[in-house]
Amino acid sequence: MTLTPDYSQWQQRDELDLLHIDAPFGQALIARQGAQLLQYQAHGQSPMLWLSPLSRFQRGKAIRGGIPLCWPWFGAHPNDSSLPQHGIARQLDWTLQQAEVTPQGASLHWQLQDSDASRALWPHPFRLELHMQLGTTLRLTLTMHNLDDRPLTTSHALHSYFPVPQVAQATVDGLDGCSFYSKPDQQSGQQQGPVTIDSLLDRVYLNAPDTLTLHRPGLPALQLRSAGLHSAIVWNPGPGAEPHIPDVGPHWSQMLCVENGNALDNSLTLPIGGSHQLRLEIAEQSVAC
Ligand SMILES: O=P(O)(O)OC[C@H]1O[C@@H](O)[C@H](O)[C@@H](O)[C@@H]1O
Repeated sequence: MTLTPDYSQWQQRDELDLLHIDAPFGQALIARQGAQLLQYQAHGQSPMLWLSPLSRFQRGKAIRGGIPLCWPWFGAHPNDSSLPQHGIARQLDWTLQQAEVTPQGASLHWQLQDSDASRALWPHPFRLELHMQLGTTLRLTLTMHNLDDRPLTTSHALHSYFPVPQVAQATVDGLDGCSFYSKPDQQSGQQQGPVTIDSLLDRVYLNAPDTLTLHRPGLPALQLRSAGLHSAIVWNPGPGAEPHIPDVGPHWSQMLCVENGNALDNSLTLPIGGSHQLRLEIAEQSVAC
């Protein structure tokens, strides 16, 4: 494993281990818990991800920002509400298997395998491999393996938080015509034109295209290109976040989640011994993916 001390170092923040990368190509902050990329800024670009200034760094508790990985279920567990929202992968420690950080970029291979901690919540053998490539663009590749002796049905998402100067002025392009399920009013609908956000918005779009664009006046647009991910989730908690989501609080208008996943009817079933690979690449629009 090549972790050049010149460019990277582990730090402790409250209860969690964070890997801080500071190299000529850019800066990043990654939590071992969840293999969660928390911050990323390529040289000469603006910060790509939003990390809440009110986020807590507690063992077993989700960190509010960056790109948490929701797996093996997205949202509430389908039939046991005592299980953690968005699955178990974001609250467990991953292993950094291999890492290379050079002046031009970083390549980090993380792995999560079932353990006593995972089986206490979800009694199934599995392996997840997450490859992070940091450079001018950001690329995440996740491979999930079903090691169980029965098929595994999973919903999941790369739950990206993006900074926006004013969420009311942000728009998401690419979902025109897609059908969606709106969680707050439990209604289905069909998107007309770009997605705009004027209050609480929490929608799962089905059969979403591979390319989405987040426009945010005052900051460069971001292009999200994905493979193997067929749902898009757009979430902003609106002003009601203040009492209910204390680690977002008054900052709700400065962030927007545009998540790529496989949820609801896009959930997928891995056969015994089966695998699925998915990829997400995020770039400022002036930079080719
Ligand atoms: O607070 P959490 O568990 O990180 O979830 C945040 C949000 O995540 C979104 O993906 C969901 O669609 C929302 O319903 C949810 O509120």
